[in-house]
Amino acid sequence: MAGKTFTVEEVALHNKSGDLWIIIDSKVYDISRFVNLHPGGAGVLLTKNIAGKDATEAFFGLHRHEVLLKPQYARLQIGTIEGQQEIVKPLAAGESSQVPYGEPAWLSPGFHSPYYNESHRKFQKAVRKFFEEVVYPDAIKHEDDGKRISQDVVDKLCELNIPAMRIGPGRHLKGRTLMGGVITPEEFDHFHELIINFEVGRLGTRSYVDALLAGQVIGLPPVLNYGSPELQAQVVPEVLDGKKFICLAISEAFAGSDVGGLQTYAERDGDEWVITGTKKWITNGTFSDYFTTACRTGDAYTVILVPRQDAISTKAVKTAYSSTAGTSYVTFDGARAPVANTLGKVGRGMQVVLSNFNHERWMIVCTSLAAQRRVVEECLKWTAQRVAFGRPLNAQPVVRARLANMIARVEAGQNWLEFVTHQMNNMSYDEQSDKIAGTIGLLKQYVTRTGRETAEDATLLFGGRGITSTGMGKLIENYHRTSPYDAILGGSEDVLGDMGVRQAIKRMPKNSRL
Ligand code: HEM
Repeated sequence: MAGKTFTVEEVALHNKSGDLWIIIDSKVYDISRFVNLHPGGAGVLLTKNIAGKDATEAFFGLHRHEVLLKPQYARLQIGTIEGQQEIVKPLAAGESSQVPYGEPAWLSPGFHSPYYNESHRKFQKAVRKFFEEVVYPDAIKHEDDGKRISQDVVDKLCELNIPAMRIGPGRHLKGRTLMGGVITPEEFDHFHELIINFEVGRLGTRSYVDALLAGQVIGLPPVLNYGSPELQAQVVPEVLDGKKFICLAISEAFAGSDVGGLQTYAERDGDEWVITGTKKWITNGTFSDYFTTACRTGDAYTVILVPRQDAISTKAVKTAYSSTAGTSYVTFDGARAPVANTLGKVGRGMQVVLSNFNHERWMIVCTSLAAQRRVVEECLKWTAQRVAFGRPLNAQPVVRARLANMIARVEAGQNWLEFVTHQMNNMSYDEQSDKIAGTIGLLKQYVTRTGRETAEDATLLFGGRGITSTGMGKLIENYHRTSPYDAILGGSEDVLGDMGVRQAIKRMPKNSRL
């Protein structure tokens, strides 16, 4: 039927209840029976400027294009208008957006970058395609129903070794086939990792961004960097292959960014640690099998890998985002772990905790910035297609001024992030800790603060739709509600900004004067 063609005049004859057609973007829809099921009501479809008419502008002012692609609505199409071509086309899986600033500049045709080469381009296409086809449907589903990431998605992620790549370059990639062989472990660098993080952030489902094994991204590195070879041989493969889940258990009701205030205690009992205390806001905790746990041991701190057992309970913490992230309150009630599960030296836990933070913060900057860019793209589209006071929203200087600020912020963040990523590619881990820990703190502060400004701007541009979790403004609503997470997780904004400045003060040359 969709192959049939009609004239505008023919469509115009079907303009009443029981016999109702409309045109949207050159396609003819028979909505005679749908009219009474229409979520926006029947009346709006029977008005004289819609019934039997070209309703393209009215439609795109009120719906996302994806509505027409849903099978239950796509089948309402009965043909096309003779001599007309469709204008609005969805991107094919893996394709980049053509909206200016909708993608980082390196993905825009004709732009150059010193940081990315052909292997990054190939890799990005493959990762985007996979995320759109496999991950996105799961993200939409579980952001809504609050259930954990589907095991079959975990299995597919692991088949491509995406969880392993999210830990960064290193020996854990040795012998693994990355993204079905699109690149080799030797080629893999922090820009490849950034690309994955960007696809994660672009999902626009903030809770699922964390459900997507964020606990592993921060909980496994201490095992890889500080665990004994035997412990690594046991734990790393089962985690990277999606058989077991791990989380990082540091923050407590007693201590968040102030890690020194922890009150979870570990005491020796022969060859075992006995752990007592509580942890709060532990991402993925509800479904984790291992807890990389910061404990107080005497006057110092020690990090211990504690396996799930009856003496551990995990309770979901209700926060502003959905429970798919598995945010939990964890109780250790005399839980036991072999002394061989100690990560790093006894009493040197602070070093383990701190060494983890740079990578975690950098990862949050990537996902946060990708979400922010997605919001900019949504706003550019929305303000072009939404007509108010007889003109598109973007005809108003006040709207353009908001867009200007949004674009400038995301571009500034992107350029700074790429510069930092380039340093990570060229510095040893110790050098990074020495030279760019403060910079990463400042960058995170900048990106999360500008993210909240952008959330505010976007909400004002979308109006009521910016506070509605379905339909046109769903991404804006999600971002506006959840952008504070980026400002808090991995060290809160103010603490990180302060750390960056303190490190700069420490490096001030003794002989510098005005
Ligand atoms: C094939 C044609 C159409 C389909 C399949 C359709 C479908 C939908 C759906 C699924 C919604 C729920 C919100 C969303 O998911 O975006 C909706 C809402 C709505 N629709 Fe339609 N619609 C169609 C045509 C139209 C047209 C031509 C108008 C023109 C007046 C219209 C006016 C509305 C209104 C006013 C709402 C409520 C929007 C809101 O709450 O923000 N619809 N429609």
